[in-house]
Amino acid sequence: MTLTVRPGFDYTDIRRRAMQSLFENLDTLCEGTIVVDGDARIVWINDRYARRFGLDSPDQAIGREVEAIIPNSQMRAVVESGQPILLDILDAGSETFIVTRLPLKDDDGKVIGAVGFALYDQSRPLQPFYARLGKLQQELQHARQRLAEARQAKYTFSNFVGTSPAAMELKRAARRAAATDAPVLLLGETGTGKELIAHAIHASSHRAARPFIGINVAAVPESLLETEFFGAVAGAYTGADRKGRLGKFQLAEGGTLFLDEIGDMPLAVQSKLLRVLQEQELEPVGSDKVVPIDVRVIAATSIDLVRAVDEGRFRADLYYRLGVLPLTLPPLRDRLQDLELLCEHILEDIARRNDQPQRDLASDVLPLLAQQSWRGNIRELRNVLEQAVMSSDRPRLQASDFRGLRHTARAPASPSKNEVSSLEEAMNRHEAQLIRTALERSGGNATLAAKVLGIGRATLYRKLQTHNIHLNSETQSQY
Ligand SMILES: Nc1ncnc2c1ncn2[C@@H]1O[C@H](COP(=O)(O)OP(=O)(O)OP(=O)(O)O)[C@@H](O)[C@H]1O
Repeated sequence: MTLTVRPGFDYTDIRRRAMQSLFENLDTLCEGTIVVDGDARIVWINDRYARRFGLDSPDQAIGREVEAIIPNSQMRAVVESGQPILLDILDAGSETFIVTRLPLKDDDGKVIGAVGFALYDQSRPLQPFYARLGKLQQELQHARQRLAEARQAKYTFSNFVGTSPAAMELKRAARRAAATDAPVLLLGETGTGKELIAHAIHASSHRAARPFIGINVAAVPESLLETEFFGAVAGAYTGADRKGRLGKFQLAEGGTLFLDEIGDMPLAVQSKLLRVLQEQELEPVGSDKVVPIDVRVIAATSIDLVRAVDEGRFRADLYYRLGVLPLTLPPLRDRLQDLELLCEHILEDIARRNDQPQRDLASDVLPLLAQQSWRGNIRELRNVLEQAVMSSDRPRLQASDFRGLRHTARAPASPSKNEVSSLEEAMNRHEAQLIRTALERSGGNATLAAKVLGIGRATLYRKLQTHNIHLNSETQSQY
Protein backbone atom coordinates (compact mmCIF):
# COMPACT_ATOMS: atom_id res chain seq x y z
CA MET A 1 0.00 0.00 0.00
CA THR A 2 1.36 3.42 -0.98
CA LEU A 3 0.49 6.21 1.41
CA THR A 4 0.24 9.66 -0.16
CA VAL A 5 -1.09 11.65 2.76
CA ARG A 6 1.03 14.64 1.79
CA PRO A 7 2.04 15.20 -1.79
CA GLY A 8 5.73 14.60 -2.40
CA PHE A 9 6.15 12.23 0.61
CA ASP A 10 6.38 8.44 0.19
CA TYR A 11 5.42 7.22 3.66
CA THR A 12 6.20 3.57 2.88
CA ASP A 13 9.70 4.52 1.88
CA ILE A 14 10.19 6.58 5.03
CA ARG A 15 9.01 3.65 7.15
CA ARG A 16 11.35 1.25 5.37
CA ARG A 17 14.28 3.65 5.83
CA ALA A 18 13.38 4.14 9.50
CA MET A 19 13.44 0.41 10.07
CA GLN A 20 16.67 -0.01 8.20
CA SER A 21 18.30 2.83 10.09
CA LEU A 22 17.02 1.46 13.43
CA PHE A 23 18.45 -1.94 12.64
CA GLU A 24 21.77 -0.57 11.41
CA ASN A 25 22.15 1.76 14.38
CA LEU A 26 21.30 -0.95 16.86
CA ASP A 27 23.62 -3.31 15.06
CA THR A 28 26.48 -0.83 15.33
CA LEU A 29 25.77 0.45 18.82
CA CYS A 30 24.78 -2.81 20.45
CA GLU A 31 27.04 -5.42 21.92
CA GLY A 32 25.38 -7.99 19.71
CA THR A 33 22.62 -8.67 17.20
CA ILE A 34 21.12 -12.01 16.32
CA VAL A 35 18.32 -13.16 14.03
CA VAL A 36 16.69 -16.60 14.26
CA ASP A 37 14.14 -18.37 12.04
CA GLY A 38 10.82 -19.95 13.01
CA ASP A 39 12.67 -22.96 14.46
CA ALA A 40 14.95 -20.75 16.55
CA ARG A 41 17.92 -21.58 14.32
CA ILE A 42 20.42 -18.79 13.82
CA VAL A 43 20.02 -16.96 10.52
CA TRP A 44 22.40 -14.15 11.27
CA ILE A 45 24.68 -13.04 14.12
CA ASN A 46 27.09 -10.13 14.06
CA ASP A 47 30.83 -10.55 14.39
CA ARG A 48 31.20 -9.11 17.85
CA TYR A 49 28.44 -11.25 19.35
CA ALA A 50 29.76 -14.40 17.71
CA ARG A 51 33.19 -13.74 19.21
CA ARG A 52 31.64 -13.16 22.64
CA PHE A 53 30.34 -16.71 22.49
CA GLY A 54 33.69 -18.16 21.48
CA LEU A 55 33.25 -18.44 17.70
CA ASP A 56 35.94 -17.41 15.23
CA SER A 57 33.40 -16.25 12.68
CA PRO A 58 29.60 -15.79 12.50
CA ASP A 59 29.41 -18.49 9.81
CA GLN A 60 30.02 -21.14 12.43
CA ALA A 61 26.67 -20.23 14.05
CA ILE A 62 24.44 -20.14 10.98
CA GLY A 63 21.79 -22.87 10.91
CA ARG A 64 22.45 -23.99 14.48
CA GLU A 65 19.85 -23.93 17.27
CA VAL A 66 20.27 -20.70 19.17
CA GLU A 67 20.79 -22.42 22.57
CA ALA A 68 23.79 -24.30 21.14
CA ILE A 69 25.57 -20.95 20.90
CA ILE A 70 23.83 -18.89 23.63
CA PRO A 71 22.82 -21.37 26.35
CA ASN A 72 20.38 -19.11 28.25
CA SER A 73 18.82 -17.54 25.17
CA GLN A 74 15.08 -16.81 25.29
CA MET A 75 14.76 -16.32 21.51
CA ARG A 76 12.84 -19.60 21.19
CA ALA A 77 10.25 -18.33 23.70
CA VAL A 78 9.73 -15.22 21.54
CA VAL A 79 9.33 -17.32 18.39
CA GLU A 80 6.89 -19.66 20.12
CA SER A 81 4.80 -17.01 21.85
CA GLY A 82 5.06 -14.25 19.25
CA GLN A 83 5.49 -11.85 22.20
CA PRO A 84 8.45 -9.46 22.50
CA ILE A 85 10.68 -9.37 25.56
CA LEU A 86 11.50 -5.70 25.61
CA LEU A 87 13.95 -5.63 28.48
CA ASP A 88 15.66 -8.59 30.07
CA ILE A 89 18.95 -9.63 31.60
CA LEU A 90 20.85 -12.37 29.81
CA ASP A 91 23.27 -14.25 31.97
CA ALA A 92 26.08 -15.34 29.67
CA GLY A 93 28.53 -17.00 32.02
CA SER A 94 31.06 -14.42 33.11
CA GLU A 95 29.09 -11.61 31.41
CA THR A 96 25.63 -10.17 31.79
CA PHE A 97 23.80 -8.38 28.97
CA ILE A 98 20.74 -6.17 28.90
CA VAL A 99 18.79 -7.57 25.97
CA THR A 100 15.69 -6.86 23.95
CA ARG A 101 13.98 -9.46 21.73
CA LEU A 102 11.33 -8.86 19.08
CA PRO A 103 9.31 -11.33 17.00
CA LEU A 104 9.59 -11.13 13.16
CA LYS A 105 6.29 -11.57 11.33
CA ASP A 106 5.39 -12.06 7.65
CA ASP A 107 2.71 -10.05 5.84
CA ASP A 108 0.02 -12.34 7.27
CA GLY A 109 1.20 -11.73 10.81
CA LYS A 110 2.68 -15.24 11.16
CA VAL A 111 5.81 -15.44 13.29
CA ILE A 112 8.74 -16.41 11.09
CA GLY A 113 11.56 -15.71 13.48
CA ALA A 114 12.93 -13.20 15.97
CA VAL A 115 15.59 -10.56 16.25
CA GLY A 116 17.55 -9.92 19.41
CA PHE A 117 19.80 -7.08 20.50
CA ALA A 118 22.21 -7.23 23.38
CA LEU A 119 22.05 -3.56 24.34
CA TYR A 120 24.77 -3.27 26.92
CA ASP A 121 27.11 -5.40 28.82
CA GLN A 122 27.12 -4.56 32.48
CA SER A 123 30.63 -3.18 32.55
CA ARG A 124 29.62 -0.18 30.47
CA PRO A 125 26.90 2.47 30.86
CA LEU A 126 24.78 0.54 33.36
CA GLN A 127 27.62 0.02 35.78
CA PRO A 128 26.43 2.68 38.31
CA PHE A 129 22.93 1.18 38.27
CA TYR A 130 24.27 -2.30 38.81
CA ALA A 131 26.41 -1.10 41.68
CA ARG A 132 23.43 0.62 43.30
CA LEU A 133 21.17 -2.34 42.67
CA GLY A 134 23.75 -4.72 44.13
CA LYS A 135 24.07 -2.57 47.24
CA LEU A 136 20.31 -2.34 47.69
CA GLN A 137 19.94 -6.08 47.20
CA GLN A 138 22.59 -6.68 49.83
CA GLU A 139 20.90 -4.30 52.28
CA LEU A 140 17.57 -5.95 51.63
CA GLN A 141 19.06 -9.36 52.27
CA HIS A 142 20.62 -8.20 55.55
CA ALA A 143 17.37 -6.58 56.65
CA ARG A 144 15.46 -9.76 55.80
CA GLN A 145 17.97 -11.83 57.70
CA ARG A 146 17.74 -9.59 60.77
CA LEU A 147 13.95 -9.74 60.62
CA ALA A 148 14.00 -13.50 60.23
CA GLU A 149 16.37 -13.77 63.20
CA ALA A 150 14.15 -11.50 65.29
CA ARG A 151 11.29 -13.80 64.45
CA GLN A 152 13.07 -16.95 65.50
CA ALA A 153 12.76 -18.52 68.92
CA LYS A 154 15.31 -17.04 71.31
CA TYR A 155 15.32 -19.95 73.75
CA THR A 156 15.28 -23.72 73.70
CA PHE A 157 14.54 -26.17 76.50
CA SER A 158 18.21 -26.17 77.42
CA ASN A 159 17.80 -22.52 78.52
CA PHE A 160 15.23 -23.54 81.10
CA VAL A 161 17.50 -24.15 84.07
CA GLY A 162 16.34 -26.56 86.73
CA THR A 163 16.58 -30.18 87.75
CA SER A 164 14.04 -30.17 90.60
CA PRO A 165 11.12 -32.57 90.19
CA ALA A 166 8.82 -29.58 89.49
CA ALA A 167 11.12 -28.20 86.76
CA MET A 168 11.67 -31.63 85.19
CA GLU A 169 7.95 -32.36 85.13
CA LEU A 170 7.25 -29.00 83.52
CA LYS A 171 9.90 -29.59 80.84
CA ARG A 172 8.54 -33.08 80.14
CA ALA A 173 5.00 -31.72 79.71
CA ALA A 174 6.23 -28.84 77.54
CA ARG A 175 8.16 -31.21 75.28
CA ARG A 176 5.01 -33.31 74.90
CA ALA A 177 3.12 -30.13 73.97
CA ALA A 178 5.79 -29.23 71.40
CA ALA A 179 5.16 -32.50 69.61
CA THR A 180 1.51 -31.56 69.02
CA ASP A 181 -0.09 -28.62 67.23
CA ALA A 182 -2.73 -27.87 69.87
CA PRO A 183 -3.02 -24.49 71.61
CA VAL A 184 -1.02 -24.24 74.84
CA LEU A 185 -1.97 -22.18 77.87
CA LEU A 186 0.95 -21.23 80.12
CA LEU A 187 -0.08 -20.41 83.65
CA GLY A 188 2.12 -19.18 86.45
CA GLU A 189 3.25 -16.21 88.43
CA THR A 190 5.19 -13.40 86.85
CA GLY A 191 8.83 -14.20 86.13
CA THR A 192 8.47 -17.98 86.26
CA GLY A 193 9.61 -18.44 82.65
CA LYS A 194 6.36 -18.61 80.65
CA GLU A 195 7.78 -16.68 77.73
CA LEU A 196 10.98 -18.73 77.81
CA ILE A 197 8.94 -21.95 77.63
CA ALA A 198 6.79 -20.56 74.79
CA HIS A 199 9.99 -19.95 72.76
CA ALA A 200 11.28 -23.42 73.64
CA ILE A 201 8.03 -25.12 72.58
CA HIS A 202 8.16 -23.32 69.24
CA ALA A 203 11.85 -24.14 68.78
CA SER A 204 11.28 -27.84 69.17
CA SER A 205 8.02 -27.98 67.22
CA HIS A 206 7.68 -28.72 63.52
CA ARG A 207 7.12 -24.98 63.06
CA ALA A 208 10.64 -24.10 64.27
CA ALA A 209 11.80 -22.80 60.88
CA ARG A 210 8.78 -20.52 60.62
CA PRO A 211 8.28 -17.25 62.57
CA PHE A 212 7.75 -16.92 66.30
CA ILE A 213 5.74 -13.75 66.89
CA GLY A 214 5.01 -12.48 70.38
CA ILE A 215 2.54 -9.86 71.49
CA ASN A 216 1.92 -8.56 74.97
CA VAL A 217 -1.83 -8.01 75.08
CA ALA A 218 -1.58 -5.76 78.13
CA ALA A 219 0.91 -3.44 76.41
CA VAL A 220 -1.25 -2.59 73.37
CA PRO A 221 -3.91 0.14 73.70
CA GLU A 222 -7.37 -1.39 73.49
CA SER A 223 -8.31 0.62 70.39
CA LEU A 224 -5.38 -0.86 68.44
CA LEU A 225 -5.66 -4.46 69.54
CA GLU A 226 -7.88 -5.66 66.70
CA THR A 227 -5.59 -4.19 64.04
CA GLU A 228 -2.54 -5.49 65.86
CA PHE A 229 -3.97 -9.01 65.80
CA PHE A 230 -5.83 -9.27 62.54
CA GLY A 231 -4.34 -6.48 60.41
CA ALA A 232 -6.19 -3.82 58.44
CA VAL A 233 -6.68 -3.11 54.75
CA ALA A 234 -5.57 0.22 53.28
CA GLY A 235 -8.15 2.89 53.87
CA ALA A 236 -9.66 1.24 56.95
CA TYR A 237 -9.68 3.82 59.69
CA THR A 238 -8.24 2.08 62.69
CA GLY A 239 -7.17 4.98 64.82
CA ALA A 240 -3.53 4.18 64.19
CA ASP A 241 -2.92 4.88 60.54
CA ARG A 242 -4.73 4.76 57.24
CA LYS A 243 -2.24 2.52 55.55
CA GLY A 244 -2.94 -1.17 55.39
CA ARG A 245 -0.92 -3.35 57.71
CA LEU A 246 -0.42 -6.99 58.46
CA GLY A 247 -1.58 -8.29 61.81
CA LYS A 248 0.44 -10.54 64.08
CA PHE A 249 -1.54 -13.57 62.89
CA GLN A 250 -0.45 -12.97 59.30
CA LEU A 251 3.14 -12.31 60.39
CA ALA A 252 3.15 -15.61 62.27
CA GLU A 253 1.81 -17.56 59.28
CA GLY A 254 3.08 -21.12 59.40
CA GLY A 255 4.65 -20.48 62.82
CA THR A 256 3.65 -19.69 66.39
CA LEU A 257 1.86 -16.70 67.88
CA PHE A 258 2.58 -16.07 71.57
CA LEU A 259 -0.17 -14.11 73.29
CA ASP A 260 1.27 -12.88 76.57
CA GLU A 261 -1.05 -11.57 79.30
CA ILE A 262 -4.08 -13.02 77.53
CA GLY A 263 -6.12 -12.38 80.69
CA ASP A 264 -6.03 -8.66 79.86
CA MET A 265 -7.79 -9.08 76.53
CA PRO A 266 -11.02 -7.07 76.17
CA LEU A 267 -14.16 -9.17 75.69
CA ALA A 268 -14.84 -7.87 72.15
CA VAL A 269 -11.41 -8.98 70.95
CA GLN A 270 -11.83 -12.28 72.80
CA SER A 271 -14.89 -13.06 70.64
CA LYS A 272 -13.02 -12.33 67.46
CA LEU A 273 -10.01 -14.37 68.57
CA LEU A 274 -12.26 -17.31 69.38
CA ARG A 275 -13.79 -17.17 65.90
CA VAL A 276 -10.34 -17.05 64.31
CA LEU A 277 -9.17 -20.05 66.32
CA GLN A 278 -12.28 -22.01 65.45
CA GLU A 279 -12.45 -21.16 61.77
CA GLN A 280 -8.70 -20.95 61.11
CA GLU A 281 -9.32 -17.82 59.07
CA LEU A 282 -9.65 -14.11 59.73
CA GLU A 283 -10.99 -10.91 58.26
CA PRO A 284 -8.61 -7.95 58.46
CA VAL A 285 -10.21 -4.75 59.78
CA GLY A 286 -12.09 -3.00 56.97
CA SER A 287 -11.96 -6.03 54.67
CA ASP A 288 -14.75 -8.34 53.58
CA LYS A 289 -12.35 -11.04 52.43
CA VAL A 290 -11.39 -13.91 54.65
CA VAL A 291 -7.74 -14.90 54.88
CA PRO A 292 -6.96 -18.51 55.80
CA ILE A 293 -4.35 -18.84 58.54
CA ASP A 294 -2.14 -21.60 59.79
CA VAL A 295 -0.83 -20.47 63.17
CA ARG A 296 -0.26 -22.25 66.44
CA VAL A 297 -1.26 -20.18 69.44
CA ILE A 298 0.50 -20.26 72.79
CA ALA A 299 -1.15 -18.02 75.37
CA ALA A 300 0.13 -17.05 78.80
CA THR A 301 -1.22 -15.34 81.84
CA SER A 302 -0.19 -14.69 85.39
CA ILE A 303 -3.72 -13.94 86.57
CA ASP A 304 -6.21 -16.50 87.86
CA LEU A 305 -8.03 -17.16 84.60
CA VAL A 306 -10.64 -19.44 86.18
CA ARG A 307 -11.61 -16.60 88.48
CA ALA A 308 -11.71 -14.21 85.51
CA VAL A 309 -14.10 -16.64 83.81
CA ASP A 310 -16.25 -16.85 86.96
CA GLU A 311 -16.38 -13.08 87.15
CA GLY A 312 -17.35 -12.76 83.47
CA ARG A 313 -14.11 -11.01 82.49
CA PHE A 314 -12.90 -13.87 80.32
CA ARG A 315 -14.99 -15.97 77.94
CA ALA A 316 -15.33 -19.56 79.15
CA ASP A 317 -15.36 -20.92 75.57
CA LEU A 318 -12.11 -19.13 74.75
CA TYR A 319 -10.57 -20.39 77.99
CA TYR A 320 -11.35 -23.98 76.98
CA ARG A 321 -10.19 -23.41 73.42
CA LEU A 322 -6.84 -21.96 74.53
CA GLY A 323 -6.40 -24.32 77.42
CA VAL A 324 -6.28 -27.59 75.50
CA LEU A 325 -2.80 -28.13 76.93
CA PRO A 326 -2.48 -26.14 80.17
CA LEU A 327 1.00 -25.97 81.68
CA THR A 328 1.61 -24.44 85.08
CA LEU A 329 5.05 -23.03 85.76
CA PRO A 330 6.12 -23.62 89.34
CA PRO A 331 7.02 -20.55 91.40
CA LEU A 332 10.63 -20.33 92.49
CA ARG A 333 9.75 -20.86 96.16
CA ASP A 334 8.44 -24.31 95.21
CA ARG A 335 11.69 -25.32 93.58
CA LEU A 336 14.36 -23.95 95.84
CA GLN A 337 16.35 -27.03 94.94
CA ASP A 338 17.13 -25.18 91.69
CA LEU A 339 18.26 -22.02 93.45
CA GLU A 340 21.98 -22.80 93.34
CA LEU A 341 21.92 -23.82 89.68
CA LEU A 342 19.87 -20.77 88.73
CA CYS A 343 22.23 -18.44 90.58
CA GLU A 344 25.21 -20.00 88.83
CA HIS A 345 23.53 -19.67 85.46
CA ILE A 346 22.48 -16.06 86.06
CA LEU A 347 25.89 -15.03 87.44
CA GLU A 348 27.53 -16.58 84.39
CA ASP A 349 25.18 -14.64 82.14
CA ILE A 350 25.78 -11.36 83.99
CA ALA A 351 29.56 -11.87 83.69
CA ARG A 352 29.33 -12.63 79.98
CA ARG A 353 27.16 -9.61 79.25
CA ASN A 354 29.41 -7.26 81.21
CA ASP A 355 32.59 -8.91 79.98
CA GLN A 356 33.74 -9.43 83.57
CA PRO A 357 34.98 -12.44 85.53
CA GLN A 358 32.18 -14.55 86.96
CA ARG A 359 31.33 -14.05 90.66
CA ASP A 360 30.33 -16.85 92.99
CA LEU A 361 28.45 -17.01 96.26
CA ALA A 362 29.75 -17.39 99.82
CA SER A 363 28.17 -20.18 101.87
CA ASP A 364 25.89 -17.81 103.79
CA VAL A 365 24.18 -16.49 100.65
CA LEU A 366 22.08 -19.46 99.51
CA PRO A 367 20.34 -19.91 102.89
CA LEU A 368 19.53 -16.21 102.82
CA LEU A 369 18.16 -16.41 99.30
CA ALA A 370 16.15 -19.50 100.20
CA GLN A 371 14.29 -17.52 102.85
CA GLN A 372 12.87 -14.97 100.46
CA SER A 373 9.36 -15.20 99.12
CA TRP A 374 10.36 -14.46 95.47
CA ARG A 375 7.10 -13.00 94.30
CA GLY A 376 8.87 -11.86 91.10
CA ASN A 377 10.40 -15.33 90.77
CA ILE A 378 13.40 -15.78 88.49
CA ARG A 379 13.20 -12.25 87.12
CA GLU A 380 13.42 -10.97 90.71
CA LEU A 381 16.28 -13.37 91.47
CA ARG A 382 18.14 -12.00 88.49
CA ASN A 383 17.58 -8.40 89.63
CA VAL A 384 18.79 -9.21 93.13
CA LEU A 385 21.94 -10.87 91.79
CA GLU A 386 22.58 -8.01 89.37
CA GLN A 387 22.29 -5.48 92.17
CA ALA A 388 24.67 -7.46 94.37
CA VAL A 389 27.20 -7.72 91.54
CA MET A 390 26.98 -3.99 90.92
CA SER A 391 27.30 -3.03 94.56
CA SER A 392 30.28 -5.24 95.40
CA ASP A 393 33.78 -5.78 94.02
CA ARG A 394 34.25 -9.09 95.80
CA PRO A 395 34.76 -12.08 93.53
CA ARG A 396 32.76 -14.10 96.10
CA LEU A 397 29.55 -12.34 97.05
CA GLN A 398 28.67 -12.34 100.79
CA ALA A 399 25.26 -12.17 102.42
CA SER A 400 26.08 -8.55 103.35
CA ASP A 401 26.26 -7.72 99.61
CA PHE A 402 22.56 -8.50 99.34
CA ARG A 403 21.21 -5.41 100.98
CA GLY A 404 17.46 -5.29 101.32
CA LEU A 405 17.04 -9.06 101.76
CA ARG A 406 15.78 -9.99 105.18
CA HIS A 407 16.66 -13.03 107.29
CA THR A 408 13.10 -14.14 107.94
CA ALA A 409 11.52 -17.51 107.62
CA ARG A 410 8.45 -17.37 105.42
CA ALA A 411 5.05 -17.76 107.06
CA PRO A 412 3.93 -21.39 107.10
CA ALA A 413 0.79 -22.38 105.24
CA SER A 414 -2.34 -22.31 107.39
CA PRO A 415 -3.93 -25.61 108.30
CA SER A 416 -7.10 -26.68 106.53
CA LYS A 417 -10.27 -25.14 107.93
CA ASN A 418 -12.01 -28.50 107.98
CA GLU A 419 -9.51 -30.10 110.27
CA VAL A 420 -10.54 -30.39 113.90
CA SER A 421 -7.99 -32.00 116.21
CA SER A 422 -6.26 -31.65 119.54
CA LEU A 423 -3.75 -28.84 119.82
CA GLU A 424 -0.82 -31.25 120.29
CA GLU A 425 -1.85 -33.35 117.30
CA ALA A 426 -2.30 -30.26 115.14
CA MET A 427 1.06 -28.85 116.22
CA ASN A 428 2.83 -32.13 115.49
CA ARG A 429 1.22 -32.41 112.09
CA HIS A 430 2.07 -28.84 111.37
CA GLU A 431 5.69 -29.31 112.39
CA ALA A 432 6.01 -32.39 110.15
CA GLN A 433 4.51 -30.46 107.29
CA LEU A 434 6.91 -27.56 107.82
CA ILE A 435 9.88 -29.92 107.79
CA ARG A 436 8.66 -31.67 104.63
CA THR A 437 8.15 -28.33 102.89
CA ALA A 438 11.57 -27.06 103.97
CA LEU A 439 13.22 -30.25 102.70
CA GLU A 440 11.31 -30.13 99.47
CA ARG A 441 12.18 -26.50 98.86
CA SER A 442 15.81 -26.99 99.73
CA GLY A 443 16.00 -29.95 97.41
CA GLY A 444 16.53 -32.43 100.25
CA ASN A 445 19.50 -30.48 101.58
CA ALA A 446 19.21 -30.94 105.35
CA THR A 447 21.69 -28.19 106.21
CA LEU A 448 19.74 -25.68 104.13
CA ALA A 449 16.40 -26.95 105.45
CA ALA A 450 17.63 -26.64 109.05
CA LYS A 451 18.76 -23.07 108.41
CA VAL A 452 15.43 -22.16 106.82
CA LEU A 453 13.61 -23.65 109.82
CA GLY A 454 15.91 -21.84 112.24
CA ILE A 455 17.03 -25.06 114.00
CA GLY A 456 20.28 -27.02 114.21
CA ARG A 457 20.99 -29.94 111.92
CA ALA A 458 21.03 -32.42 114.81
CA THR A 459 17.61 -31.18 115.93
CA LEU A 460 16.32 -31.62 112.44
CA TYR A 461 17.55 -35.22 112.30
CA ARG A 462 15.85 -35.95 115.64
CA LYS A 463 12.61 -34.50 114.39
CA LEU A 464 12.88 -36.49 111.18
CA GLN A 465 12.93 -39.64 113.31
CA THR A 466 10.04 -38.51 115.48
CA HIS A 467 7.89 -37.76 112.44
CA ASN A 468 9.10 -40.81 110.57
CA ILE A 469 10.29 -38.72 107.62
CA HIS A 470 12.79 -40.52 105.42
CA LEU A 471 15.43 -38.99 103.25
CA ASN A 472 16.07 -40.83 100.04
CA SER A 473 19.63 -41.96 99.29
CA GLU A 474 19.98 -39.46 96.46
CA THR A 475 19.35 -36.45 98.66
CA GLN A 476 21.22 -37.84 101.67
CA SER A 477 24.42 -37.90 99.70
CA GLN A 478 24.33 -34.12 99.55
CA TYR A 479 24.52 -33.59 103.33
N1 LIG B 1 14.01 -21.88 84.33
C1 LIG B 1 14.68 -20.80 83.97
N2 LIG B 1 15.97 -20.84 83.72
C2 LIG B 1 16.66 -19.74 83.40
N3 LIG B 1 16.14 -18.52 83.28
C3 LIG B 1 14.85 -18.41 83.49
C4 LIG B 1 14.03 -19.52 83.83
N4 LIG B 1 12.77 -19.11 83.95
C5 LIG B 1 12.79 -17.79 83.73
N5 LIG B 1 14.03 -17.36 83.43
C6 LIG B 1 14.43 -15.98 83.15
O1 LIG B 1 13.64 -15.14 83.98
C7 LIG B 1 13.20 -13.98 83.28
C8 LIG B 1 11.68 -13.95 83.24
O2 LIG B 1 11.20 -15.03 82.44
P1 LIG B 1 9.93 -14.88 81.49
O3 LIG B 1 9.86 -13.52 80.90
O4 LIG B 1 9.92 -16.05 80.58
O5 LIG B 1 8.79 -15.01 82.59
P2 LIG B 1 7.21 -14.86 82.42
O6 LIG B 1 6.61 -15.92 83.25
O7 LIG B 1 6.86 -14.84 80.98
O8 LIG B 1 6.98 -13.45 83.08
P3 LIG B 1 5.71 -12.43 82.89
O9 LIG B 1 4.49 -13.18 83.33
O10 LIG B 1 6.04 -11.30 83.81
O11 LIG B 1 5.70 -12.06 81.45
C9 LIG B 1 13.83 -14.08 81.91
O12 LIG B 1 15.04 -13.37 81.95
C10 LIG B 1 14.09 -15.55 81.74
O13 LIG B 1 15.14 -15.78 80.84
